[in-house]
Amino acid sequence: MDADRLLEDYTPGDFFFGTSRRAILGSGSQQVFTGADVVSLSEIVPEALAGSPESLAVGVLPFDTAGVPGHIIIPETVRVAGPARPRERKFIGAPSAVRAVPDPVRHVEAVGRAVKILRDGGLRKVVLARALDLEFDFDVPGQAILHNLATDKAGAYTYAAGLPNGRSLIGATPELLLSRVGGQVISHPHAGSMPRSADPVTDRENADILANSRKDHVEHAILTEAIVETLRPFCRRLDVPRSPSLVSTPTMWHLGTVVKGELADRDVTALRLAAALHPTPAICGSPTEAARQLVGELEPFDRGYYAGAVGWMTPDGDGEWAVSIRCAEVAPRALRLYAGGGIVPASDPKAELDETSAKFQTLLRAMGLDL
Ligand SMILES: C=C(O[C@@H]1C=C(C(=O)O)C=C[C@H]1O)C(=O)O
Repeated sequence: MDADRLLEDYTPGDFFFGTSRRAILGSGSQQVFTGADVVSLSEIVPEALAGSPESLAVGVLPFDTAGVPGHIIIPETVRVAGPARPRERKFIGAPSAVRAVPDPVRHVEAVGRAVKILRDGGLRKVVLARALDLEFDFDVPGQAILHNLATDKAGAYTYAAGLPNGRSLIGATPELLLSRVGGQVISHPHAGSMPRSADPVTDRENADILANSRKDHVEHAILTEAIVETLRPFCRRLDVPRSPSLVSTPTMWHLGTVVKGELADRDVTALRLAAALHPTPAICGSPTEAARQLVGELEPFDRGYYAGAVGWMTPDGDGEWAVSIRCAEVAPRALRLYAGGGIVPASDPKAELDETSAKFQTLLRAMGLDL
C-alpha cells in the first residue's frame, strides 16, 4: 500500500504523519490523554500502551501548556503505508477574507522591541511569530491541503492532528525534534533561514548568503548547544557535527545540524525525550523562561499547538516527534497560518518580516494561493 490510500481516507480529526520512509494514519480513539504536565504525560502514555502492544500513541504537544494542554491519543485503528509520491495538486479555492495578526507594521515594531531588549543584555535569542487568518465561504478541504503538502514534499514531515478544540493542525515541517529507534536517537534542529527563489542564480545566492551569515550561525549555535545540553544526560555517546549544513524545503533554506546519540538507558521513550527538549530555542529562545515570557508579551495571540511538537510512539518507546511549524490550525471555514523567526541582537526587523512571509509559503503554496 502507498500513502495515496491513507491520504484519500484522511478525515478531519484523524492523525497523519508522513516522511520519506512511511505514512501513518490513525483514526478514532481508544484512549485520550490530556494534560498540562508534558513530562507526566510522557510517563502515563507508555503504561497505557503496554496494554495494547499493536497500537501507537500519537498526538501533539502545545508551545506552552499554560494556554492549552498536551493531547495524546491511542487511536482505534492505525494504518501504515509507504511514502507519498508526487501527484497532481488538488484544488482548494480562494479565501473570502485575509487578515494578518498582528499587521505587518506591528510585527516589525515587535521585532524592533525584541532586538532592543536583546542588545540590552539578558536574553540571547527569542522567536517571534505572526499569524495569517483566512476565511472561506465554503468548508475548508483539509484533506486536499494535507494531500498537496504530502505529495509535494513540502517538508520532511507532513502532519495532521485532531486538536481538543475540534480543529486540526495541518502542516509540513522540515524539523525533527527527536526520533528514537532502539537505543539510537536523532535530533535535527533548524535555525537560520533564507527564502528559496524560482530563479536558480538568486536561489544559489540566497543559500550562499545563509551559509556565510554570522548572525545565522550565532542563532543556530544557541539552538544546537541547548539540544546537546538536554540530550547529554540521557546519552552515553553523542555525535555533534562541528558546523551546521544547508538544508532546504521547496520554500526555504535553513541551517541544520544532525545530532545523533546512543541512549544510556533504553527505558527513556521518544516522548519523554521530546518533552525534555521542548520548547527548544528554534521556536522559543534562550534562556527558555525569559524568552517564553517575552513571546507572551510581544505576540498578540496564543500559539496553541503551533511551535509545539507532533508525532507518534510505539509501546516500546520508539517514535518520531517533529517541531510543529509551517502549519495552520484548520476550522470548518477558517484557517490560521503561523510563521515565526529567531531574533538575535544582530537581527533586522524588516528582514524578519520577510522571513515570516516566506515561511507562510509552505501552506499558501499547498493551497494554490499567491498572497
Ligand atoms: C519558527 C519557525 O521556524 C523556525 C525558525 C527558524 C529561524 O528562525 O531561522 C528556522 C527554522 C525553524 O526552527 C516557523 O517556521 O514558524
